[in-house]
Amino acid sequence: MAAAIIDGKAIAQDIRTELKKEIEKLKANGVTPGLAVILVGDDQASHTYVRNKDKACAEVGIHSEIYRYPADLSEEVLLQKVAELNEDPAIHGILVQLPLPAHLSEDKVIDAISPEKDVDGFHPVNVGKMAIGKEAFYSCTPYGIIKMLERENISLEGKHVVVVGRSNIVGKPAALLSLKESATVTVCHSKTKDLSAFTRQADVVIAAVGKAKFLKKDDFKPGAIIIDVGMNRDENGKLCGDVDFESAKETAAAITPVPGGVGPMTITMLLYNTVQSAKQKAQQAVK
Ligand SMILES: Nc1nc(=O)c2c([nH]1)NC[C@@H]1CN(c3ccc(C(=O)N[C@@H](CCC(=O)O)C(=O)O)cc3)C=[N+]21
Repeated sequence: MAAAIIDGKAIAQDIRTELKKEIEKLKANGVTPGLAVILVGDDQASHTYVRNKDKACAEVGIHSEIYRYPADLSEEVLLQKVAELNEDPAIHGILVQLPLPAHLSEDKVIDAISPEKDVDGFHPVNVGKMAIGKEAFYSCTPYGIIKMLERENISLEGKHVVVVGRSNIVGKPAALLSLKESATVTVCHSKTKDLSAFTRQADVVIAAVGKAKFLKKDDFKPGAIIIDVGMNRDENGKLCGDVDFESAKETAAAITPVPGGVGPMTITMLLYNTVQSAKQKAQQAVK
């Protein structure tokens, strides 16, 4: 049987509609959620992503500020900007678009963001809280996957989730959040031997490899749920995921497309985290 195609774009839109209502309430109480985005250099894809984030903010009523800097920006000026935004009461979320030019330390910059405004969920304090199952800002892509499955009524409890990829922003947090949902979790990566022996056992595969159409139909168990985090270009320059969608959809139970799957959820969770941050701020003001 052909797979159900999980419509991430529609789920993302539903959540954005809910957020818009919440934001109206916050505004009526005198709080406008604010997001600051810092973009260094002229990477085309980064500029496109940042524009999309800006548009999404406007759509739901989040105040957004974008700071664009040339590629030769000094670390000192960047850290100074972060410090300023940490203190800015109109800003509830700070995002420094990655990757940064090589001369800037991503670790240093992420460490400089106040954990209370780290809506990307990249700061070690937020990662640590997530690892011990506490509330925190969770990395937007894996959190978006969890929310998407929740909306599709797919429970991870007792399921074998195989995560392919171990990056700090997708693979690792996807594994931790799956564990928090009571899945049995396996993490595979570039040094894994006989990868498909693992993916073929999976009830759910989360593919975050970064290689176009890397996983194919035979790498999955029939009836598996396939979550494709990839953002690649195929041989014709067309956007595609890490999974060969056309073949895999023949035997999967459910699969996310690229585009229109995980990507729109990522931006939605950024909006969501920003609203949570503003709500926390509003509550603190009442106390
Ligand atoms: N500090 C930081 N935080 C990030 O969250 C972050 C980042 N840096 N650097 C780059 C990656 C990439 N990323 C995407 C978000 C949405 C789509 C997305 O919406 N994709 C659409 C397609 C967009 C298109 O057509 O190009 C989709 O899948 O349907 C893609 C990629 C966030 N990132």
